[in-house]
Amino acid sequence: MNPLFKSRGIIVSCQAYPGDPMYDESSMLNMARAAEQGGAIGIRANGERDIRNIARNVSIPVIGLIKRNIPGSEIYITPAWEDAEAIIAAGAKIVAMDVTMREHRNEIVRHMIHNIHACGALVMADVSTLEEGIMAERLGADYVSTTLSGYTSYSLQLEGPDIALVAKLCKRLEVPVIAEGRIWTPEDAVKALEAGAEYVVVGSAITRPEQITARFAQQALTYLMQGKAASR
Ligand SMILES: CC(=O)N[C@H](C=O)[C@@H](O)[C@H](O)[C@H](O)COP(=O)(O)O
Repeated sequence: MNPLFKSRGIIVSCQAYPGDPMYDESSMLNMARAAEQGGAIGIRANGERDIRNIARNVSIPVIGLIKRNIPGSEIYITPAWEDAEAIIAAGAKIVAMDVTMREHRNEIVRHMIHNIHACGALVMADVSTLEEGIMAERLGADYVSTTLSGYTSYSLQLEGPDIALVAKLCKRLEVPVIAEGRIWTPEDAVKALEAGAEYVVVGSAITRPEQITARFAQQALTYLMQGKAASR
């Protein structure tokens, strides 16, 4: 087990974007504080401002990423070394980065991982398939996460979490596997742990109230429409 985290368990992804109601100085910090109070063993955060605020104010490890679009590239999670450098300077102990095979970036990724390690930080590789997980481990990643399953054109497009990918990665890899993406319920999280995940990242289900509300509203609307149809 990796000594950074105190045990296996839940990591809460606290992310909001410009334009979101929760995108201000304090909302994601308060989300992270609440997550720690609730028993999370780590936080995943996006952007220098939130990483810095959270790393200074919680005592559990922070996984940092910078989402940024580079013209002509599909890679948007920590695409370059300068992003990783900023993440580490902001206080993250782990850098999350895209390690998919969408573009021929092995040398860039190898170089980024080398430099991140040289700074004393660790790497969480966000992948979408088993092959990418194997490659990420070969390139030196310290953790492999299913974050991007369903978000590359060639990966499985599931409505729920990709538990089968978690199981396959756990069978093949030495490094800890993290389940991430569309974990909506505590039962989903337990399934991921049963499949062998060391850690489970939960994002939207905890920290995106607009999405949580939309799910309630949608289900209520469906029910009400069915009710109307039945009573006609
Ligand atoms: C695909 C992508 O860009 N995922 C991002 C990665 O940092 C976040 O937008 C997700 O919220 C995070 O992965 C947690 O997933 P979920 O919100 O489904 O629990």
